[in-house]
Amino acid sequence: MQSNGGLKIKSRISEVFSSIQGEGKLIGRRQVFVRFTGCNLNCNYCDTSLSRDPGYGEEIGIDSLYQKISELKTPDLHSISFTGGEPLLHADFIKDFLEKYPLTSMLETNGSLPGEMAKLIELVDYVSMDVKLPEHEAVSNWDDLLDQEIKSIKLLIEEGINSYCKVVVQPSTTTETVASIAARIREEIPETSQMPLIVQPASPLELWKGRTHKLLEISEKAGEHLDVLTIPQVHKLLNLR
Ligand SMILES: C[S@@+](CC[C@H](N)C(=O)[O-])C[C@H]1O[C@@H](n2cnc3c(N)ncnc32)[C@H](O)[C@@H]1O
Ligand SMILES: Nc1nc2[nH]cc(C(=O)O)c2c(=O)[nH]1
Ligand code: SF4
Ligand SMILES: [Mg+2]
Repeated sequence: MQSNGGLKIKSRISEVFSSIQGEGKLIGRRQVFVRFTGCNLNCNYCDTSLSRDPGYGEEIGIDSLYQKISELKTPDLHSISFTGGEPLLHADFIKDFLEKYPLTSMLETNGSLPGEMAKLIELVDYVSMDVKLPEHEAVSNWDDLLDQEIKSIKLLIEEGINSYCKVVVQPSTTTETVASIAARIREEIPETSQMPLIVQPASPLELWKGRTHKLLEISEKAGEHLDVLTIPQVHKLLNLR
């Protein structure tokens, strides 16, 4: 039974491609990426501006998406990564897809829509949840965005989803801002719970020439609260898509 009363819904998808996961804790895993169109945030560092245009890409149904994924299957395939743009804007489509095609999957999300994430919580296997900083100018009301992200983090922990947070930092990032967000996450989640924090240097990495000491500083301060890993976007170093 499809989640929308059986209507065959379609979603606008900007690209479906095979690559090696270049970010976060699944780095190195072969994935088929499904990049949805449209985003509800406007991060000033976003390297995927095309996909944020709501008209970009093509409208396809779950069966043709499965066909596209099948054509990209390789012996080393680990999972499907639903990304974007913002994939949670397409939660009903992803739910229908995974109910019909229960593939191992990962959600790469900005965590701003906990209600939409709840629709997928029984279906996805991994979640990478971005935490945005005020300096990213992603939204006008950053406090509310952080509240929504915290709700999403709590949901992930309650449901025992294999997940982590990710924060993009720039040489100009204030270390204290990252540390205070790490402290907020720590105090909001149950004492016994872990929620790793991936510190991801903004690309292009040339930005960091002579300034990588900042990454050590951020790691130390955020490390006072959460389990921190500092990892750049490896696919860009390897010139992979
Ligand atoms: C393009 S976003 C799409 C998924 C979701 N909207 C999000 O923000 O997580 C995928 C990932 O790319 C990261 N990203 C985008 N532009 C980046 C940049 N210039 N440098 C480093 N990471 C970047 C985002 O932080 C996010 O973790
Ligand atoms: N190789 C590769 N790894 C990625 N990890 C997250 C990506 C994204 O744009 O969501 C991405 C991407 O675009 N390419
Ligand atoms: S939420 Fe993700 S896709 Fe949207 S602008 Fe920010 S980084 Fe880009
Ligand atoms: Mg990308």
